[in-house]
Amino acid sequence: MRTATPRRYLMCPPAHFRVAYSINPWMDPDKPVDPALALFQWEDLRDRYRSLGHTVEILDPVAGLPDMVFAANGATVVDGRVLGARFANPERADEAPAHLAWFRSHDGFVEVREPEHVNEAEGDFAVTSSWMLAGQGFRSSPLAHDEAQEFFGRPVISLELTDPRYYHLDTALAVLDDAADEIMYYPGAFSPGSRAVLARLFPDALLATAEDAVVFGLNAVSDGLNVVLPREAAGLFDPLKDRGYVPVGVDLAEFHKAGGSVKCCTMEVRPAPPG
Ligand SMILES: CN(C)C(=N)NCCC[C@H](N)C(=O)O
Repeated sequence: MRTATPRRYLMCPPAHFRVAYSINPWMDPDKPVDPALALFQWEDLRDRYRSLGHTVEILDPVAGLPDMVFAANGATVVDGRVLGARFANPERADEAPAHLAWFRSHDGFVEVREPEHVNEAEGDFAVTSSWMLAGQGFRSSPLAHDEAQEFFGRPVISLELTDPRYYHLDTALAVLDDAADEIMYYPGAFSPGSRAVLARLFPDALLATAEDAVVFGLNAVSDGLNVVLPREAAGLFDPLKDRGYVPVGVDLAEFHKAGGSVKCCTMEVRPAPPG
């Protein structure tokens, strides 16, 4: 029997969202975003979370930072400990201080740390109860994996991404049940060694097809029961239901033009353990 756990999410409205530059293969500045449609899709995602009983807090968008809507890249929060981001590309660098300022102006965090090494936060860090899974190859530095292990005191499993379309871990892997260490992933995005590591640690993982990966099906957010994912990833719906999850399809097509989807728009703020 699956159960949902209420979550705390941080999201950033797409007030300044557009494809102004190209830092991943999905981005083509000649294919413009429809701002009104993007806002409609983003508000629908926010409202879905709220209707599922989750808390959504809002980070103020900053003019000149068109990718800031992808809030999951701004910090990693585990056990109330906040590790900020350091972006690989200069176009996104100024998002990092905006996130740190938000955490420093809110109570309840054990420590808020500016990182030494390049890490794009939940873009490359996925959290289960036993592990932090960490992507490298395109954005986050392997040195950031050591930094995260030291900061969070959790074992970090380093995974190598090899396909530029899946430049962040969360475009190729999603945590379905963090408490039970259940994940889904697309094996084709990983090096042979990393595929072997995933198969060893997660022998029962749901494996996605190339068709579902390429429509951002792995860029999903789960509360342990409800799995919010792009509606185009239709091939994942039945396998998720067979495992007792409730797939919740949403339309974030405007954000796909920038190489992001559900998870990218959603940072999870994981609280300090009680006591
Ligand atoms: C999982 N997350 C957070 C993401 N994959 N984020 C999308 C970032 C998109 C942006 N244009 C970029 O290339 O950085």
